[in-house]
Amino acid sequence: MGVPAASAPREPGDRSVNGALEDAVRTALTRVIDPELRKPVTELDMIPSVRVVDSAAGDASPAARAEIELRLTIVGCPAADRIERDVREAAASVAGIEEVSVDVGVMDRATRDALIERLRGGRARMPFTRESTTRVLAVTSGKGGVGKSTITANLAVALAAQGLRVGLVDADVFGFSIPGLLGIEGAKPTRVGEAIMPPRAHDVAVISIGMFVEPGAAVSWRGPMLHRTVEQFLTDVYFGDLDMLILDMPPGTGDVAISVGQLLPHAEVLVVTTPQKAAADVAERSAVVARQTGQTVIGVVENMAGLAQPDGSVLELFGSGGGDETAARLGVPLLARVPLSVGLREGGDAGIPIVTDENDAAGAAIRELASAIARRGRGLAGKPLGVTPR
Ligand SMILES: Nc1ncnc2c1ncn2[C@@H]1O[C@H](COP(=O)(O)OP(=O)(O)OP(=O)(O)O)[C@@H](O)[C@H]1O
Repeated sequence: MGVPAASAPREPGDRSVNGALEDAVRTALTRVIDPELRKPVTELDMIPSVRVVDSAAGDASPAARAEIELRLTIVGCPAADRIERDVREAAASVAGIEEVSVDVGVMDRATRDALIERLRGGRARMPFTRESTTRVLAVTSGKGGVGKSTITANLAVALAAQGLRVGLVDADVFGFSIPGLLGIEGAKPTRVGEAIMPPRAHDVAVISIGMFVEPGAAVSWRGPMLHRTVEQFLTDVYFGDLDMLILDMPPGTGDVAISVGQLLPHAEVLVVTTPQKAAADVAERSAVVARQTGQTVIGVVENMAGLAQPDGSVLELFGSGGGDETAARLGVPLLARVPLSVGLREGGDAGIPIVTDENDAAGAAIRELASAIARRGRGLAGKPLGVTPR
């Protein structure tokens, strides 16, 4: 459809020109993406009306003003300013539109509920089923402090940097550290009706128990409560369409590991361990629990491996061989050896994942790990084989 040039003479009240401009504005608005729902505002029932009117009636060549109704999903939507600005800019970019006015309001409850229902696609409540196309990767370790959360956060960012749509669940309920590692400590999810919108960091959608408890508070829940929380993270958090959902598991073989095993028996599991051979025992145990629930252990990451010294020697602070030992016991490949790195630790403390730094050896190792995992594809993990037993 042709759009009149800005300079074309217009008759006051010329509906055909204004109608064409309205269509052009609507088309321009399809480029405005809601940062939380990750879809165009035009597909989210957020633009109930677009009108183009003559702003100066009676003038020989009146200016065209776009009057746009914008309905946000909730009161106090954190992305409100950004969405309004993007709507204004998109409308103003249409040739022939000289003024833009945006009437900002909030959609009514029925519209919002219908929207959430539609976004969920009428799917079963739990979207990450065996049949979904999202790969689920649980990162586990035998004991605490081996760098599991650091590896998980960096891995998620590396996969997102490779173009994958990534969600990250911090299921390490007692030692949640993912928000800090990704620089979003204090970020709160937004509630839209019954759905919870996860904050985003470094292009990863993140949910953590740390976002629901008061700063400094400890989580001292027992099994059923933990199970409900993990279940709620998987059902009520709106991640949108994901290529990969990554879970930072608590270390060891506790209640959460069992819950995740029950809820996501088709998940792939990555085991993080250190170079200490003595740690192979506990690392192996965490994988055994995963296997008991049907999950597939895809490999081992050895973290805190040798640190290259300026003189060319390698400082093996935690010994060597632990990764190979664990991988051999589990009969899976050692997918990465991530060296000790001051940058990795500093990046974690500062909330800036080192994985985006081209010069850090640990970052490079995690980028390669991400590529290996992405290349692996979903494989047959959890997919129905379509074989009918005779
Ligand atoms: N390769 C590494 N080089 C240097 N420091 C590291 C490395 N990996 C992790 N660290 C540091 O080790 C500490 C423990 O890491 P992290 O919190 O990721 O461990 P974790 O296994 O997730 O622990 P937990 O499960 O108990 O929460 C952090 O201070 C982190 O910065």
